[in-house]
Amino acid sequence: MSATEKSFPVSWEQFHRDARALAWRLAGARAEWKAIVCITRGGLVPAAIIARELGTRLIETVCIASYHDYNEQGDLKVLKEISPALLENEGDGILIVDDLTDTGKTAALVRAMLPKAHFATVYAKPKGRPLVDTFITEVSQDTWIFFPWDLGLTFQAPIARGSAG
Ligand SMILES: O=P(O)(O)OC[C@H]1O[C@H](OP(=O)(O)OP(=O)(O)O)[C@H](O)[C@@H]1O
Ligand code: HPA
Ligand SMILES: [Mg+2]
Repeated sequence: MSATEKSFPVSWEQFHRDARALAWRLAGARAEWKAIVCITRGGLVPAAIIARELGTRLIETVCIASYHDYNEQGDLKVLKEISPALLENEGDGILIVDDLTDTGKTAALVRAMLPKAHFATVYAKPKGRPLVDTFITEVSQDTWIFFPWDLGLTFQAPIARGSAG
C-alpha cells in the first residue's frame, strides 16, 4: 500500500457502535443470512457483533494474511479455505465480513471464492470501496486505521508542544 500520513484511532466503543450500525444496514438488506464468512483475523471482531445482532449461528472463517510489518502489504496467503459446504450456489445468501478494505486485494480474493455473497466491512478506503457492498465509514487512502485490539493507553504530548513531543 502507499505511504500513510494520517491516523484514525478507533476505540472499542466506537468500533462496537460502527459494527452495530453495519448490522442495522445488513438487517435491512436481507431477512436472513445463511452464514457469515469472516476474514481472519480482523473480521472476527465485527463478525461476532453482527452475528449477535442478526441471530446468525453459522460462522465460517477464511484465513488470509498479507500485512506483515505494520503497513507493508506482502503477497496474500490463504492459510485456510472456506468449507465446500458453503461454496454452493456461488455464495448466494452468505455474508462476508471484514474489519476494513484498503487496496481491495483481500476483498477481491474472497469475492472470487463466493461471487454471489454480500461483502460487508466496517471501514473502507477508496481503492477497496468498489469491491464492498456495504460499509459504514470511508477514510482517505493515506489514512491508517488503528483498531482497538492493536492499541494501548499511552501518554499524549500536549498539543502546544507540537508534533516533536
Ligand atoms: O484491502 P487490503 O489492502 O487487502 O487490506 C485489507 C486487509 O488487511 C488486513 O488484514 P491483514 O492481512 O493485515 O491480516 P489480519 O486481519 O490478521 O490483521 C485487514 O484486516 C483486511 O483483511
Ligand atoms: O488502515 C489499516 N489499519 C489496520 N490494518 C490494515 N490493513 C490494511 N490497512 C489497514
Ligand atoms: Mg484481515
